[in-house]
Amino acid sequence: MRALRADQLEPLHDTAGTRAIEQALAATLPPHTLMARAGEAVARLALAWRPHARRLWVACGPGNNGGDGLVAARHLLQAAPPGWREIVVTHDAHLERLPADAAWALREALAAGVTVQSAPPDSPDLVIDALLGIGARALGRDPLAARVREVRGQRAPVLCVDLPSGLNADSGVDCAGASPDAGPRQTLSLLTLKPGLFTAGGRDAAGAVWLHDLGAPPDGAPPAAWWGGHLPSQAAPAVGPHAAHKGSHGDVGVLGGQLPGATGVGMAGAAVLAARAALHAGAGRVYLALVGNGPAPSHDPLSPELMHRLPAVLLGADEHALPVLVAGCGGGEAIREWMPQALVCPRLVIDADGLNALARDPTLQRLAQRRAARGWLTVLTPHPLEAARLLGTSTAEVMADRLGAARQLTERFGAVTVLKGSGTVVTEPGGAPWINATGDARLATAGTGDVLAGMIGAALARPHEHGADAVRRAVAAHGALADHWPADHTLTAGRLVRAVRPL
Ligand SMILES: NC(=O)C1=CN([C@@H]2O[C@H](COP(=O)(O)OP(=O)(O)OC[C@H]3O[C@@H](n4cnc5c(N)ncnc54)[C@H](O)[C@@H]3O)[C@@H](O)[C@H]2O)[C@@H](O)CC1
Repeated sequence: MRALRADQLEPLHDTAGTRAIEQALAATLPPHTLMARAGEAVARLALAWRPHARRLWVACGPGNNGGDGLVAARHLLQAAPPGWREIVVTHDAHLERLPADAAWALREALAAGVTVQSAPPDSPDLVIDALLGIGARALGRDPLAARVREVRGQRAPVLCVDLPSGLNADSGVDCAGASPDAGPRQTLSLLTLKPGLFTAGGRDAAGAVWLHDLGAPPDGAPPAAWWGGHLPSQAAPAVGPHAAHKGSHGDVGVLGGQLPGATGVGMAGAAVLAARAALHAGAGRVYLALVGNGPAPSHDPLSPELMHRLPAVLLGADEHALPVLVAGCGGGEAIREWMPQALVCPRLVIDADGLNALARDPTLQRLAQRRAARGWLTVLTPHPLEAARLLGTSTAEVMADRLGAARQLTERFGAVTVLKGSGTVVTEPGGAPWINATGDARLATAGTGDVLAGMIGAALARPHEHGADAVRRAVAAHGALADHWPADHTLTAGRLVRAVRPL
């Protein structure tokens, strides 16, 4: 059993893959072995987390997740002198319909002196959520659904068995919804790690995640997705050869912002943030072109090393064309006219207004779709609404299947997709999705996406860099900035960009 670490890459298995691993493993073992191991591990983690808890509520459901809870209840009862610990077990189940493993767990628990009660205790010190695991369907209005919501709203610490009840293991859609008053959470994922723990509602519902593989071989089935890893090393980055020059670190162009011009709406800051982020992340030379009408600034006083260009000059196609372009951090409608030229850049990151232009214009979409066949790399960085526009669907549908939505965008455009949000998903052609392990709600503020786009640009500009790996590294490093943010400082995009380190 181990706690997960964001810097370690972990395979994720969806419900179908987990069930296949479970069946193959169970066939090699005496009956009930997996449940015995699972319940014992739950009890061990509960005692390690809350050793002094005296009043425990073990909330068991109708399936094998409930069976795990019953085994845990037996171990918890046996782990203390008689009377020292109060274990209240509730069991919301039709006993005649219990699966075989759960029926065995109930018999063993009753034989050991566990009693099943109809109501939970007042003010428990610890709750064990064993109501629903990977067999959960959408919650209705039945008594079990009410029980799930009761557990999920607890102020007491809750240890979730395998999954928080009501959380979809594959998508992270959380039927029960996180309660603002809820106390601390930990989840012991059994056999495999499930994608739903790490994206959409999963991170809020699950809290810290642990894994017990129940003895399954690590390569039991191909993973449905990956989580974590890809963080830049904490060590100072190598300086590179003495003979390096500014061109050795890669050039990045940033096209976007918007000069106020006739509309009176300026968004120059978005492109400036992206350009500064690219500089701080290690790009050698960063060129910035603001679109729209109006007098263009000649330089950025806070980053005088940024080189301002007119869009036509930046995108002027010749043999020295820019190797990496970040397009769409701001730009409004005005970016649209420049997108055909942007779409011939060999490594192109399309963000925000660039994505909106793409969503509205079938001609641009065709140009984007042809890029992969020419060996050019495209990176799309939508938030869920931008992804919905590109897919012609709704934000709710994107959120109902974030991995699937990112995969669809990748298939449609032959692009690496970065679907932002809690548990950012990165998909690439031919590879399993990856879910980022870093970042928190502090990043939900204006301009942080521009910083990310600039960091991705800098990562892609490094020579010999595999495109999708560079993207994942930038995404992980961006989230890690928030993870290490000083508690007494508000995270703003301007401060974030100053904290960006070489990738
Ligand atoms: N069989 C085994 O030996 C093992 C089982 N394990 C545990 O078993 C779990 C999977 O067990 P199950 O397949 O029985 O699934 P669950 O225990 O997650 O739930 C299935 C039961 O819940 C009911 N149900 C689901 N959603 C409902 C809803 N919204 N409203 C009302 N009733 C609902 C179903 O009708 C069924 O009775 C795993 O998550 C894990 O905790 C693991 O410990 C691995 C070993």
